[in-house]
Amino acid sequence: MEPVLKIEHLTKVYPDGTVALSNTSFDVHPGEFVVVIGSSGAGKSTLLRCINLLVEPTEGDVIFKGEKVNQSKSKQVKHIRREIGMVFQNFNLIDRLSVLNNVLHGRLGYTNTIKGSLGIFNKKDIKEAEAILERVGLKQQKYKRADELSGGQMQRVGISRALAQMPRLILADEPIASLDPASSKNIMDHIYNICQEDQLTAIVNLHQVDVALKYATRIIGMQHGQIIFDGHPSQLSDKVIDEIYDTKKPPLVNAQ
Ligand SMILES: Nc1ncnc2c1ncn2[C@@H]1O[C@H](COP(=O)(O)OP(=O)(O)OP(=O)(O)O)[C@@H](O)[C@H]1O
Repeated sequence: MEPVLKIEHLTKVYPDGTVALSNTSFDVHPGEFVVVIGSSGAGKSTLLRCINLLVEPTEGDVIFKGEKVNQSKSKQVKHIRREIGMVFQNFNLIDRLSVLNNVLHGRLGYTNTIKGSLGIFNKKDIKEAEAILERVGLKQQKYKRADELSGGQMQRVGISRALAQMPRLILADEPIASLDPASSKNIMDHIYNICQEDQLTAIVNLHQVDVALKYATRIIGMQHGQIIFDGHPSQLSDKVIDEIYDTKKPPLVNAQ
């Protein structure tokens, strides 16, 4: 099967000289649930941000469905980006907008720019957004302002907005870092189950090794901008964990 995503010799050097990613290469195949682990500053966020061009790589290529994302013209970038849904640690919702309108923002890549900026969406988009909210158990909250929700509910809106894009690939950057253990489990269950049901591919950055082991079909371990482990969760030995975190005590949360 052709990879859905190819990362080739990706390097990111920030303007201050920080080398966040160094000559990183790997392929992701359809249906994989890849969890990227590594200590703070390892380059996990930079990697995801390079994939959807929130950050411009210094060298190397990101190839999504056979197209070089980083060398595409702006119109193609819009088309590529709408198939890559992003879930953020701090949710990135628009507080003053309703839950439904936040989800509809996921349709902007498919909407005429003027209508989108005025918040005018067609009936089909609204029905689709409502169906997604029902899936994550938020249909009753659709007219609430986003800032009236709990953290776990906000993240379910973040997931719904990503799904409204009709993505092929979900990128989640520490989606549970701001949540309590019960909400964390709920959010990881939603992301994992939706990816299974819709046959989506996912790359999820996590700090918690036990959560990674529970959900991942493949784990990538990063250190200092480089991949130092790439394999099945069963291959992630204590020794490898020590190497990735440069410690004998990896961070844990309770993820029954
Ligand atoms: N805009 C920026 N300018 C300069 N350096 C940056 C910038 N963003 C990130 N960095 C640096 O790049 C390196 C990798 O950061 P990144 O956020 O990708 O790591 P991370 O593994 O996601 O860390 P965390 O788990 O803390 O989010 C770090 O040294 C960080 O300080």
